[in-house]
Amino acid sequence: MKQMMADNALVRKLSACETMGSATTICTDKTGTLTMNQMQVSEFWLGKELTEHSVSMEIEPEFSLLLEEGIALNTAATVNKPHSTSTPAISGSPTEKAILSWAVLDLGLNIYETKQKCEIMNVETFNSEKKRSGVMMRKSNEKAIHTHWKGAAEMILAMCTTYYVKSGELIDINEEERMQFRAIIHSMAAKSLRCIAFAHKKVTEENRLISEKLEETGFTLLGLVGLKDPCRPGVRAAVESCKKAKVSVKMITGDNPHTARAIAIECGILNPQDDMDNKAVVEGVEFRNYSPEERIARIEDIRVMARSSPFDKLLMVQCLKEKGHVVAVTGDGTNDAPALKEADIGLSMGIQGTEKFIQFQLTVNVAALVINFVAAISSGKVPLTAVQLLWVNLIMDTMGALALATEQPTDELMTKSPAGRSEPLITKIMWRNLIAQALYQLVVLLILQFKGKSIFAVDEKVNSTLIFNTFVLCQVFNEFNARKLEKRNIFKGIHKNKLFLAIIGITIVLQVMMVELLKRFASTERLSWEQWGACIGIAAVSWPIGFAVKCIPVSGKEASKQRASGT
Ligand SMILES: Nc1ncnc2c1ncn2[C@@H]1O[C@H](COP(=O)(O)OP(=O)(O)OP(=O)(O)O)[C@@H](O)[C@H]1O
Ligand SMILES: [Ca+2]
Repeated sequence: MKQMMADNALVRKLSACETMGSATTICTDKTGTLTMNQMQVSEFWLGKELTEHSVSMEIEPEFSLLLEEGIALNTAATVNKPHSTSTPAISGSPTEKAILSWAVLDLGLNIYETKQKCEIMNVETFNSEKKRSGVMMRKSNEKAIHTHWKGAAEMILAMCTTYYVKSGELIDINEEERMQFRAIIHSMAAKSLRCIAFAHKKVTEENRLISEKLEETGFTLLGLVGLKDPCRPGVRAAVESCKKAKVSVKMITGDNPHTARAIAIECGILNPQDDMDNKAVVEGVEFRNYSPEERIARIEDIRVMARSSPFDKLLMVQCLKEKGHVVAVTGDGTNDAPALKEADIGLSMGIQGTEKFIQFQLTVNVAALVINFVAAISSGKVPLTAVQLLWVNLIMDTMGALALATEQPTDELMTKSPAGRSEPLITKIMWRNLIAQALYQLVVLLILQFKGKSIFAVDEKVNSTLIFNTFVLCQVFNEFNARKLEKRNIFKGIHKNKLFLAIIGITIVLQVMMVELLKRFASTERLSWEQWGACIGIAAVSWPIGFAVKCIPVSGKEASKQRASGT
């Protein structure tokens, strides 16, 4: 659990952990999952001209002011600069943070001053549907109304009819120029940059739209920025191991198709020769407008969906599920929320723990139940009292779960194919291990129950304690067995799992206390050194049994196909 928390994994439904090992498709978003989410402005275009840094000097002052207003007012991020000398602390979404810090540091923008001169009349906050944010405002010294938009470059471009050049000249965008701007956006995107455009429009009070809504046509393009967000190190390898495990990885992103493709190539989701007219890359709108049959037919080939809305992501997941895939979705939880909810698995984390826990649990419970049942019908007395059973359940449930679930995932995990939806919860391997251990414990307990008094020459009460103690110690030893479902070396990597060792230690200490100190409460008798030795000896036999039983092959070499488990 600690590990899960450290990984920031939120488990909404525990069954999701179980399903995780059986995922056949992973739909991942781009920003923050595949990339570092540390964006930085790396290109700035004024008109059709790529500008150098320290550009602010050369821009015509009035145009420069518009740019500053567009950036300063139209953002949800904030700049905190307590002292004029300190470097500003900027908070907000990574995209906005990048734009603001670039504006403050490179353009020399003074956010606070700029904001003070304007009165904001209306805002449209950024959402993933429209992929833009806008603001409508009035300056304190004039009557005109200004509207600023910033957002996905090609979408903002479509709203523009003119553009500014550095000298402050206003130029009409004709068809040819529009193509050139598209080419600029394309070239930035091909370098895996996220492209954001800024646009502005000024209307006089009389000409303004009657409604309070922000204008959407006839804008002037102020500039384009390209934001670099490097891939996380290790993503390529992770995608590779998913491929090896026959889990297909799809990227669903809100970003531009060219940016998406470039990042997908960097991560190994796409091959460099997969180009735009390949079936591997689609845009959200395209996918949305397919007929259901078409969607089903094409979904396997699609590896990147770009410019997708939250609804497109959802549609993708539904479609995959319809085809029988077990779908895992990773996302930042806001625009991905509908898809996350629909997915079989909402958020990924280390695949481990549950099965071993199930096997362990069943062994304990089967043995405990049967011994009590058999004893009750044969002699009318139950060897394990209610308190003892409760204790067994307590340590086994909570501590066993904790200890086993915190095992590190093994690398071999990823070499296995996913199990899919139909694979049973308890695999043949688990049955094999489980039956062997439960049988052994049963035989021992039954012998103790019926012959214990004569073997050890003790009375009824001491014999019950022996049974209880042996039973608990069997579980302690078996907890080691359950660490590995297939591997014979159950101690591998054990020194790294401090929590496991600590829990084993605590269990043993508590058990000693139960037997030696809490005799009234637990209805136990104190045991001699020899009796303790006998209990431990009997319990320790579950190790060689565990070892031996793993040599029994499970039918049809299905073992390699077993669901992902920490073998
Ligand atoms: N704060 C913002 N203001 C204006 N436009 C933005 C802002 N943030 C992102 N955009 C634009 O919207 C697009 C991203 O939209 P969306 O939020 O749907 O995707 P995302 O979740 O960021 O993408 P991913 O799937 O990669 O995580 C970007 O490509 C960019 O053009
Ligand atoms: Ca996202």
